[in-house]
Amino acid sequence: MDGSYLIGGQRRTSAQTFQGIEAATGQALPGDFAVTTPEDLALACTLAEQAFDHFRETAPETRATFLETIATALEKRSEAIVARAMLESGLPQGRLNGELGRTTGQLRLFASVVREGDWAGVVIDKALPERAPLPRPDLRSRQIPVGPVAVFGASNFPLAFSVAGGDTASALAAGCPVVVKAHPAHPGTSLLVGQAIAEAVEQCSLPSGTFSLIQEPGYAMGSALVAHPAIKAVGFTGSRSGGLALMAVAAARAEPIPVYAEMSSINPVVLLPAALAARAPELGRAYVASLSLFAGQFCTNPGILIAQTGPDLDRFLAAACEALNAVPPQVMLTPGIASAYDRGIASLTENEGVQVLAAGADGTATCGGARLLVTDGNDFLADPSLTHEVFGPSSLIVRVRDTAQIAQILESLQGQLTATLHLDEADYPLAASLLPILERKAGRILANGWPTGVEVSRSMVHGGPFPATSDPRTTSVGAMAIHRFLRPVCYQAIPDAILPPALKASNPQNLPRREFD
Ligand SMILES: NC(=O)C1=CN([C@@H]2O[C@H](COP(=O)(O)OP(=O)(O)OC[C@H]3O[C@@H](n4cnc5c(N)ncnc54)[C@H](OP(=O)(O)O)[C@@H]3O)[C@@H](O)[C@H]2O)C=CC1
Ligand SMILES: O=C(O)CCC(=O)C(=O)O
Repeated sequence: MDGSYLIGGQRRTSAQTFQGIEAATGQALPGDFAVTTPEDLALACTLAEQAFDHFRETAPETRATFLETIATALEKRSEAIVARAMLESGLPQGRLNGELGRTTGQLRLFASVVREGDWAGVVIDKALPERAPLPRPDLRSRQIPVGPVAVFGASNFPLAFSVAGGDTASALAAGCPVVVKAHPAHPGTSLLVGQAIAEAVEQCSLPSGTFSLIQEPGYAMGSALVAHPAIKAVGFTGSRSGGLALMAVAAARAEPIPVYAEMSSINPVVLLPAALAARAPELGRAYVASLSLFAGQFCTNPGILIAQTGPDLDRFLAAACEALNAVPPQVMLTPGIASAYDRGIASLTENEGVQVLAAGADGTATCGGARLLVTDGNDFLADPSLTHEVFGPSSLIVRVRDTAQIAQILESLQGQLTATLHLDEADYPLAASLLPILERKAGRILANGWPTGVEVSRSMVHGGPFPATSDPRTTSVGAMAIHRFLRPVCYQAIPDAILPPALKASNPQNLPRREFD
């Protein structure tokens, strides 16, 4: 495999190289990947800055076609991309085929969003020259892109949250050039995907700096990317420590910039009494299916489940334990993530307030063994360490003494991506009393479902208060993600002849507008 990185569409190499690692064996895969040099990183940022003014004023139709061209270029390479991603991530073919479909679907969704034009947010206050005591000038505003964006690919979604994933799609849709820092867990997949984007840039005759891909197994290039003055915003999915480190770099710049980091979440699931009584065994099996899906490597993994002690919970636990005992060890994304999972489980099992309820077969250096743990409401409330995310196929059940303690537990939690209630009609009054707490805590509230598997749609919110994300006002999945890479500008009394097309009286781009007399 050609181990170059991509700077403004050009393949570049350097003297220093690294190799991809096969997730299943922990062994190096054939092929050397060049580590991006500081000079090439700076060139990528400069080219992105130079591309910005042209790219941001491309007509919506041009950007929509560009996003669709990327999707087609990915489909053309789908076999190679999926084959390489299987080796590098250990994820199975069916999952990666689905993830590729989600990635191309996401690009096409943003193409529709760009064509529809609501994102441009055009608002016009017409001039009121006769107004007394003071006339009002013509005022018109629109959203413009923030500038070049740095995107950090995530290890756990090597396609949908990586080089051509949601952050890249939404930034390009907004009109921001993108420099991606590839995740070193899948350098070959990243390069194949990057080549598809670079091909689309060329096919659509866009400036070469519209997209670059840098590679490095380490922190230096990622930090330098965030620190580069040309970069105006950052998209990140990964660990809390990584997100916090990049937020610190962004805040220390001469010009601080926003970092949209999706980090840790334990996604509480609450079983309300009537639902638990009605279908305890089914819920137990579905819970284990969700927590162990693809080795539990989802930021939406149901990390804690809260339910009231009693015979119904016992029936739930019996079914959940039976299901969990049968979960085989699964290959994890990297040996580092497998050992972090082991450490997380060790710290829980050493905790006096926690017992292991069920265990699949033990893991290995590359595989995670499933675990189900249990604690009581009082122990949970007394020990904040029990709220830490353990990334992998495990979950902690919190047995509460009464329904009042459910509210207490939920109040004690930090920000979450999701919160789930399992409920029947008899549970509605209790559920309604919990809803305001969940709204304060989470970006998405579910009833009678499981949080893993996010729909990419218009209304989706994949976000939430810290530490789920660094900025609760936005989403990293779905059409609304475009807004994180836009900012408003108001034009006061600017002559029509020099207004941008989006604001001209003739509305040549046919954008939706809100006009006020
Ligand atoms: N909540 C979620 O969605 C996810 C959480 N995780 C958690 O993260 C752990 C590690 O997984 P991983 O995917 O490697 O996530 P990381 O956060 O460690 O890495 C993500 C990316 O950020 C870079 N990075 C991390 N820390 C820094 C830093 N201090 N300065 C500059 N760049 C940095 C990494 O660089 P490089 O790797 O090149 O060193 C990588 O490119 C998992 O065990 C899990 O706990 C992981 C995936 C998703
Ligand atoms: O559950 C999903 O589909 C998305 C999860 C996610 O965003 C993540 O694990 O990083």
